[in-house]
Amino acid sequence: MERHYVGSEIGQLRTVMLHRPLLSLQRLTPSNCQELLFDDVLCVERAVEEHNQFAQLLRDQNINVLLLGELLAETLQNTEARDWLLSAQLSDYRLGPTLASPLREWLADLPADQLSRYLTGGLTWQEIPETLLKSRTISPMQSPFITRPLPNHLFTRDTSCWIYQGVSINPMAKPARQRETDNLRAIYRWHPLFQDNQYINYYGNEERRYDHATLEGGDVLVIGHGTVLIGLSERTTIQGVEFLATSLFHHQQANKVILVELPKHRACMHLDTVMTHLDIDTFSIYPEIIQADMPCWMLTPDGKGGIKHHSPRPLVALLEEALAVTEIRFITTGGDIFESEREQWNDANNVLTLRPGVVVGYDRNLRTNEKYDKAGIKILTIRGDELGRGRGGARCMSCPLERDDLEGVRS
Ligand SMILES: NC(=O)NCCC[C@H](N)C(=O)O
Repeated sequence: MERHYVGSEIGQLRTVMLHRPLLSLQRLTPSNCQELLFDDVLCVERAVEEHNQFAQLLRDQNINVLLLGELLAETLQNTEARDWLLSAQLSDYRLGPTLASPLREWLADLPADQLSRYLTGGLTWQEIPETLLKSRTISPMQSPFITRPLPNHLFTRDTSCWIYQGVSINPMAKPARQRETDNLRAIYRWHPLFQDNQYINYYGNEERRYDHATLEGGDVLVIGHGTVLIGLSERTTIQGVEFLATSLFHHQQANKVILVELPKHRACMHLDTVMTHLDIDTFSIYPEIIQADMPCWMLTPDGKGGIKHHSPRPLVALLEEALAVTEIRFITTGGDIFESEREQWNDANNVLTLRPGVVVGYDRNLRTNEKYDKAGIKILTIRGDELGRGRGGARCMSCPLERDDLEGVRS
């Protein structure tokens, strides 16, 4: 039986969820890409090739790769899941009852893989039968889309994140990503892979307005030994973190949450764009944003079902204590100030660790990759000239479902 458990950032990676994008990227244009959180349009064929190369590299390392689109199609075989998801994504309130109801009926009859494509890639007015439009006198065609594409499903890291024995299905901060959460809720509720499993759902699976209590997986680093490192970023708020921390403590899955305050801007939208864990005592950091002595907060259980906020202490001290190591090594982004700013923007810090000291990253980040190499970190490179335009690297594009803890990992 599959065991979904993520015990660390650096233990052997065993199962990971990726999303191979196609339709959503075909629909990215200069007029909509910024709103959809991409900095440019992509050469789709090359982006798909790059993604295939990434997935193949992981498979070659004996890592089990699950694809979100396939999981969603399998989930949609279940009528209850299909009805729930169609109501969530195409509600009467979104489209008006006259159109919404016949549209949902038409979609419900489609083959599951086609429906999965529309629910991730978006649905246009041109794709639906004309008879459906006749039911309504005025058609709301200001945009080509009935539902907009979700190109950021590519970054599976963010929408749901596994922390020890459970998962948080994240309420996303930006409107362009909020419908992703419904797709993930359906997968975790109805896909057979998650049915027989005992796993905890920490946060985000309720049908409510989460308001400011947003949280994204790129801000969550499961550094091990019951500690979670979380970035307070453009996307993850203290409100969201308080809910997650309370749940982690309640389920006895963590006993410490360390908080890193980040500037609220796009270049460092999540903690993992400026900091990742490479080996037991080694992190990559972008020094413009992360410094060893920066004061960080800590949350622990208060013994009464709530959380206790501690006074700030230097990041390095908190990490050394949490990881039980005498000295943390920080590998800073490579090159001069111009090169390092460019390489950070192109996700040099955002690498995916496969096992202690072995990471995957984009080949274009020459200066930083050289530094990893010199520091004894093995970097397996992939091309990412197209994928990187979405502003995410190998860590962002992967959601680990099964990874070893720090047991047996030595400094
Ligand atoms: N963990 C990450 O940093 N994910 C990258 C997300 C990029 C995406 N275009 C976004 O703006 O949400």
